[in-house]
Amino acid sequence: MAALIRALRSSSSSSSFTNYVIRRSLSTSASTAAPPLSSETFTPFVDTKGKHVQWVFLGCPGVGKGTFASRLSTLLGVPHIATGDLVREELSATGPLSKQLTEIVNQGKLVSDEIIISLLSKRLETGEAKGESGFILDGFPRTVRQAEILDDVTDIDLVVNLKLPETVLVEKCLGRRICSQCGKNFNVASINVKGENGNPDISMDPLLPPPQCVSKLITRSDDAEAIVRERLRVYYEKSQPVEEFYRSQGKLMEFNLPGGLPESWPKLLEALNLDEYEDKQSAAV
Ligand SMILES: Nc1ncnc2c1ncn2[C@@H]1O[C@H](COP(=O)(O)OP(=O)(O)O)[C@@H](O)[C@H]1O
Repeated sequence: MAALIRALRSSSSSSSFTNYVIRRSLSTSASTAAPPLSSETFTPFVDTKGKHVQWVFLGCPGVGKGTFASRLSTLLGVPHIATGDLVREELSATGPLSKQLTEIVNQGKLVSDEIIISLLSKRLETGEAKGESGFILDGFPRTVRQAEILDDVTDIDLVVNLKLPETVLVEKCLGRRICSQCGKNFNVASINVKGENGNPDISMDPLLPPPQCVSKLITRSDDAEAIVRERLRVYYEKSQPVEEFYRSQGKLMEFNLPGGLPESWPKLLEALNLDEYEDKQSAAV
């Protein structure tokens, strides 16, 4: 982990990314060929050298990256690192960086690679001090340049690309609520969208908060409709090419969400070959 942090830092320390210094030899694990995604050969949580998963979650705003990544991180015992959360923590501080970031986020634009990598390195450092190993990244990489930087400093085992139709994404963002105390995400939207072009209908029940959270719900300032649409546009322009980056490496697993959390979670576990693992974990508690 220390090597990954050093390499990430050196990648962002130069003002020009074209001459960043990446020392591959410092990376946390030796380079290996892209793992195939078949369930027979794909060992999902810890490899033979005891290395924990290093996964990335991709997907449009509102698709549920945070929800699924967070659940999997609990199941697999690795940290869920969401760069959007790191940015929001920075927004709630005071100072010039916070002001600059607020403006960018509220326009639905992306923060610079330098700032994101600096926030990510700091987060990895804090985690390392606590003995963390492995990760599930959510919201990073979001540009091909970020993906290249990450690729130069460590090996990603798997990239999960979550998908939902655009109408559902917008409704989900508008219905999203966060408990300002416990930080958990909820959704007040009741979604029923007819499937088009042979795709199945999608229904999602609201994910309502428990009574103790009800009076503490807040809406993200960038979940206003115009900003959501701009975030989607920016995703298609800047982040969708990242899907191709990983697809060409054979690391991308596409996952069309069949509905809300109760329908999607077991299907995702199955796709990840983790269903039996979850059964064993629940039996153990
Ligand atoms: N990897 C990143 N690169 C650039 N900007 C980022 C990155 N991750 C998060 N951000 C900024 O933080 C905001 C919120 O991120 P996130 O919570 O992941 O949003 P979303 O719901 O749009 O996926 C983004 O709109 C962007 O401004």
